[in-house]
Amino acid sequence: METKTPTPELLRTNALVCARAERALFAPLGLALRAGEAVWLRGANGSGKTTLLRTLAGLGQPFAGSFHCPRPPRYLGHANGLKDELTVAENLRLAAALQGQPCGAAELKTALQALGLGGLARRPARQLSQGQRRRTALARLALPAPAALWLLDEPFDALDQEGLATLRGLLQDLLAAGSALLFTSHQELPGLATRDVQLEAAP
Ligand SMILES: Nc1ncnc2c1ncn2[C@@H]1O[C@H](COP(=O)(O)OP(=O)(O)OP(=O)(O)O)[C@@H](O)[C@H]1O
Repeated sequence: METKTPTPELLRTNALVCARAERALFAPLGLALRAGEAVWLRGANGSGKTTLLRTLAGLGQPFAGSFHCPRPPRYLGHANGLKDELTVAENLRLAAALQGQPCGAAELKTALQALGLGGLARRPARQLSQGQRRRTALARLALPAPAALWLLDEPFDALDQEGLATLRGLLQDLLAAGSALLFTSHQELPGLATRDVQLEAAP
């Protein structure tokens, strides 16, 4: 009889609570995410979605409870995290190096082209429009890297219809290759199958 290998779990939270200024932001959260899954993290404004993603990325400590990621997650924050003095290509090389996955010229070209940035490779980030900055940040999704949990804060912001279609393709490729996504968004991305998880107010 054929035995199916279980899909690896990339995140498990156990009664996890995050806080700001010693105030619990949401009720204890139990969440498990497996490879190939996309979870849309929902909650009212100020409910702690960004704080949760940052905590899972290692940029803050849980207030209560715990979580486990068997592989280091990757975080793409709302603020893009670009270095203004570096060019688009340099920003991507830096991101790849920080992910422990230096990329060669061919991989860099692929990532740039995937986001329509081929003509902007040598432009300093400070000279980019908001949409171009977002696409440069999102090009990290197209860099070579092992499958992992991606933590994405408002990834669909500042993108036109073409950008959204490109991003949908990239995300679908990542899921097919065994990554998982936990993202916040104010809008749905049609064509991306997601499971919703709601942050409930702290008791
Ligand atoms: N640096 C900070 N210091 C203190 N409090 C903060 C800080 N950043 C955010 N907060 C507060 O923490 C709470 C949660 O903020 P967070 O950004 O995590 O929520 P969110 O669900 O992502 O909100 P939104 O949907 O509006 O982006 C809010 O009440 C916010 O005012």
